Amino acid sequence: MKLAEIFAILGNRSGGISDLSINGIQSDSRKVKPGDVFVAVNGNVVDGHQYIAEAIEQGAAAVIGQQSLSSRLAIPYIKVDNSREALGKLVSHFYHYPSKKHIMIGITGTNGKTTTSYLIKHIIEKTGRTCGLIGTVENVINEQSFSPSNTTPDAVLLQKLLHESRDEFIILEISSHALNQSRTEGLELDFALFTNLSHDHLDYHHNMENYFSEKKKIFQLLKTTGEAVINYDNEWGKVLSGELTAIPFTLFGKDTEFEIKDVALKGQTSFTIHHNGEAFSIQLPLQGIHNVYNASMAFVTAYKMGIPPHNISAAFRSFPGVPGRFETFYNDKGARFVIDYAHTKDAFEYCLQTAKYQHAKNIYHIFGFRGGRDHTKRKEMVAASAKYSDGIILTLDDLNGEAKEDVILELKKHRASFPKSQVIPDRTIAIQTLWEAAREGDWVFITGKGPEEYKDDYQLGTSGDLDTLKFLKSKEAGT
Ligand SMILES: CC(=O)N[C@H]1[C@@H](OP(=O)(O)OP(=O)(O)OC[C@H]2O[C@@H](n3ccc(=O)[nH]c3=O)[C@H](O)[C@@H]2O)O[C@H](CO)[C@@H](O)[C@@H]1O[C@H](C)C(=O)N[C@@H](C)C(=O)N[C@H](CCC(=O)O)C(=O)O
Ligand SMILES: Nc1ncnc2c1ncn2[C@@H]1O[C@H](COP(=O)(O)OP(=O)(O)OP(=O)(O)O)[C@@H](O)[C@H]1O
Repeated sequence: MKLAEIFAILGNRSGGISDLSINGIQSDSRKVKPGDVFVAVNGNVVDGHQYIAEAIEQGAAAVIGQQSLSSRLAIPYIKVDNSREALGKLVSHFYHYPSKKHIMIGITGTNGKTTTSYLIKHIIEKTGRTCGLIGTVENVINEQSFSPSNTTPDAVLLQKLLHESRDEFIILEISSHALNQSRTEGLELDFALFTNLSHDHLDYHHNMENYFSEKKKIFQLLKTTGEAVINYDNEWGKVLSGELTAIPFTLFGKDTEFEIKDVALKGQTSFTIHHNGEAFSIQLPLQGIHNVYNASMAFVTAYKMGIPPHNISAAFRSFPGVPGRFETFYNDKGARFVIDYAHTKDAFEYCLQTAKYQHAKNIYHIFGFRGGRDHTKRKEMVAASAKYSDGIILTLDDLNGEAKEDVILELKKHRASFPKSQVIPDRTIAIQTLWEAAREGDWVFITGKGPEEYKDDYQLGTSGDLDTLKFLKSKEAGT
């Protein structure tokens, strides 16, 4: 790529050495290689403009930023209004707009993105076609899986993955942070899915209206032929359906063209979707009403793609589940241990209710609070758990910079509001305690992480293992 193309894309007429060749685009000075353009971004932690000198030392051919510099650089400097937007535009151009070559499904919402993504991927693959996945648990490109560092990667990695992918479809989880930080700039979607919105991430967005506004940006990414699918049973989904005027969308839920009926949650989950006078019956190897919504979203999206309903229903039956989402283990007395990624009030309610529907004898719940994140949701998480649980053990979660002693103190304060609770900071000991105590008919929920490892080793200190899933697998196997 020539520098002239960058000038053109950014609408900049600086001219000069515009026939200079560009090898790549980076927003992290540490990754700059000779001939790259370095895009300086005003970050949440540091200001990327501080690293311009380092980028030049590494061989940057040009720099893009949004600040006026006090001294002239030895290489071209292009000033833009918004570096993050410029970054996405340039990288997607650099990789020849890779989202155009795939059928792109973007999914946003507070909960259910990962589960719905796996469901859609499974349905598509059952038709014999290929589907990449970019999300919280893993990125899967050309059937190769690797660990992500964010739910939605930054623009540089995102466009690179899309470029490298030979998958016909790509399903991409899109977080509100990504939309706010223009990580999705330059991306084009065929389907934009909205699962739900509930209290989360207010440390970042401050209030629900801002959070909703960011989520809505997903619809600006739709191709001209693109369409949206919205969960109308969620209050924010209803608001959304009243606001979207310029794009085609399909609703599912009560009083819509895809109605969910006959929901049975005891034993095998089943329900029917009524559409155009037909009823499609679905058996789902997943538990909980939340998964009825996730499966309905997957059904409607697959239907809109033209996949025949009987193929969709058949695909559900062979769905293997999602790592760390309602994953179940049993102790030697027959008590059920469920590992789940729930970390919001809503998710707690959906999970714990499921045990009630299944006539759990006792429901026990082990959880903590993710440090450095939304504190305002903590009280309602405890209240939601207390509503359904016969016993709660509050433990530490990732500290993310919070002082361990402060968190323990806070856990003890919450403990006081629910007499049947205790604080055991070490998560291994908490799990171990219930592994020994729980009897047949009891359900024990361990929430906060799925296969994602805990960051601080004291949480699973006695096992030295940061992965709750592995820990439970070894307990179940008796090793
Ligand atoms: C608060 C937040 O969202 N931060 C994200 C953001 O970082 P940032 O742009 O603010 O970066 P920064 O660290 O301030 O640095 C600014 C710039 O300086 C550059 N830099 C920095 C150091 C250096 O030596 N040289 C250099 O050039 C950086 O590369 C960056 O371009 O952009 C980065 C790249 O996209 C993200 O990795 C990073 O995610 C952090 C790690 C994070 O924890 N984010 C969470 C809150 C998040 O995004 N979560 C959502 C999922 C939420 C959910 O639904 O559950 C997600 O999508 O992952
Ligand atoms: N449709 C839903 N509505 C409410 N809660 C849900 C829904 N689907 C899943 N959950 C709960 O939320 C947890 C996270 O689900 P999932 O990983 O599918 O969502 P996510 O949107 O990808 O989450 P995150 O953004 O935090 O990565 C699940 O483990 C479950 O407890």
